[in-house]
Order: sequence, then structure tokens, then C-alpha cells
Amino acid sequence: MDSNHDLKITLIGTGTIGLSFAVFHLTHLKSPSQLTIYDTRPDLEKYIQDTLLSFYSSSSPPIPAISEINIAQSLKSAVEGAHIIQESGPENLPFKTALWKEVEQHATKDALLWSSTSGIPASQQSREMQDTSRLLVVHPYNPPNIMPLLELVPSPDTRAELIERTQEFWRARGRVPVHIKKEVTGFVANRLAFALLREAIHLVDAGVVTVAEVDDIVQNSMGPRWAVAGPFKSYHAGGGAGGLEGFFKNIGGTVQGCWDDAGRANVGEEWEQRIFREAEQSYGSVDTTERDMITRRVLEAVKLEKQTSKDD
Ligand SMILES: NC(=O)c1ccc[n+]([C@@H]2O[C@H](COP(=O)([O-])OP(=O)(O)OC[C@H]3O[C@@H](n4cnc5c(N)ncnc54)[C@H](O)[C@@H]3O)[C@@H](O)[C@H]2O)c1
Ligand SMILES: O=C(O)[C@@H](O)[C@@H](O)[C@H](O)[C@@H](O)CO
Repeated sequence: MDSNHDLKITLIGTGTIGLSFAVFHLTHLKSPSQLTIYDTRPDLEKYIQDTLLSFYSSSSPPIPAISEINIAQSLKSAVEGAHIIQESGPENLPFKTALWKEVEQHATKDALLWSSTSGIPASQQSREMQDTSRLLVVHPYNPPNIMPLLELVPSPDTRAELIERTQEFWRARGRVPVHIKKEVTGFVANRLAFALLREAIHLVDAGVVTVAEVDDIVQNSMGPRWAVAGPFKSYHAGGGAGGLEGFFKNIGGTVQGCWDDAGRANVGEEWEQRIFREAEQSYGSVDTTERDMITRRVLEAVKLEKQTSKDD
């Protein structure tokens, strides 16, 4: 199965995330015919043809032969014989439990079964499966054809061997799979990002800065810094010879002050309408083509520079 020549991948649900995964796999598989798509939308073939093309810009890899991708007419035919089956369908539990119950009946015994869910744990999704050890969450950061991170979130039942095979698959393709050891709400990337978002909302709501100013601050400080070194490594460096401990010795009081004063904005509260309107006025509809092109170049630059400094 490790050979790209034989590998068969099935994607179930090809909206925002599933189609982006399709683009990723198409750049790594030997042939588009190794990819199968199953999605219940009525205009599927036209949608795939039109939407896949929009992922390819002049700087992207060559456009694959999209007509060679298998479009499955049933879930059964989609999963039979596949080595990897990833669902990126609707984010609701009844859909996912029913899906895995049926997939399990037709998939080969050693197929890898992955869910892209943003928050429905594998232990809930697998509850109608005969063998609950088969499933794990592989949560991408959007868009997965560009973003390297995949959060691997097994249930307590998931077999270790499946986690290892999943890690190997993504690592071999230059991705960064991180094994999340407990099924915590929202996994880890979203928890970190949403902690920052909450404080940002609080600061805008309190009149300290505007929506656009928060974005300026992030884009011109921790954004570029964190693309190079995460918060622990950054503050370990920031503490000089004393490392992270030195950092807390120096400004631990200020850190504690910020934590004590942090905001408690909640979903559904008064801030919403004002801040939603301000975001709309600042940005209207965001050009994701430009966003993706720049993100890709930032990631490529970081990878290249890190490789060069490793080789020196
Ligand atoms: N959008 C994101 O930023 C993001 C990021 C990470 C993870 N996710 C997760 O990925 C999954 C998909 O999210 P999305 O944003 O791509 O949703 P989406 O609505 O864009 O796509 C869902 C797709 O599933 C298809 N579908 C609906 N019913 C189906 C069925 N019975 N069988 C097969 N296909 C069916 C739809 O036609 C659609 O194409 C969700 O679980 C979501 O939580 C989304
Ligand atoms: O890329 C992201 O930020 C996403 O991973 C999250 O926004 C979330 O997991 C999405 O699923 C929201 O639909």
C-alpha cells in the first residue's frame, strides 16, 4: 500500500475541505485514476471540473487529468478496495455514525479510516461500528492542499498501528501530522487560535483597538514569528541565556497581569453585531486566491531557509 503506484484513496464529501484534499493527493499520486470521490451533490461532475480548476494557478503543479478521477455512484463502490478512506462530509453526528457503520461493511480490513471533523470525536463517530478500533480523526487546517498540519486524534479504542501508519503516510508527503493524545474539545490548533480570537474580540469590544488594527498587529508580529518558531521556542529564545525560565523571571509579572486581565467574550453576547459589522466593513469578501498564494510562498520560504541552515 505504501507504493504510490498501487495506492487507492477515496474521499467522501468534497466541499471546501474534501476538494482541497483532492488537490493535495493529485499532486502526489501517480495517476488521477487512483483517486475516488463520493459526494451526493447532484451536479458533482461539473462541480469537480469547475472547482478543481480554480485551485490551480500559474505557480501550482500542472493541472491533472481531472476526467480520470473515479466518481463513485454509491458509497459501497467508493470504498471497496480503497487503502485510505477520508470523510469530509457534513459536520453532524448522525451523518458520521451512519457513514462509518456502512463504510465498515465494505472497506477492506486494513484500510485507514479518517474523519476530517473539526470537533466530533472519533469515539462518538465510531459508536455504531463493529470494530471501534479502526477510526481516527485527521483534522486538517484549512486549506489542506497548502497547510502542513494534520491533527491525528484517535479515540481511546483506536489501534496504535493505525496511528503510526497515518503518521507515516503524511510524513512521507512532507506534511506535519501531530498525534493529539486526548479527545479534547476542538483539538489543539483551534483551541490556541480561538484563545487569541477571544482576547482580540475583548480588546476591540473594549475600544482599545479596531478589528483591522488587531489584524495589523498579528500580521506584523506573532504571525511571521510563529511561522518560524512556535510560542515555546520563541519565548525560550526571548529569555536569552536563561531560556523560557529566564523569560518568566524577567516578565512573568506582566504575563500574569495579562492573564488576570484577559477578556471573557462569549458567543451570542452583545459584541457580536458591532464586531461582525466592523469586520464586514473592513474586508467585505476576502480574496482567498491571494491569501493562498502568499501563504504558499511564506511556507516555501520557511522550509527552504530551514533546510539551508540545516545543511550548512
Ligand atoms: N471548512 C473548514 O475550514 C474545515 C476545516 C477543518 C475541518 N473541517 C471539517 O471537514 C468536514 C467538511 O467540511 P466542509 O467545510 O468541507 O463542508 P462542505 O459543506 O463544504 O462540504 C461537505 C460536502 O459533503 C457532501 N455531502 C453531504 N451529504 C453527503 C453524503 N451523505 N455523502 C457524501 N457526501 C455528502 C456535500 O455535498 C458537500 O460537498 C466537516 O466535518 C468539517 O468540520 C472543515
Ligand atoms: O482552518 C481552520 O481554522 C479550521 O481548522 C477551523 O476553522 C475549523 O476546524 C473548521 O472546521 C471550521 O469549519
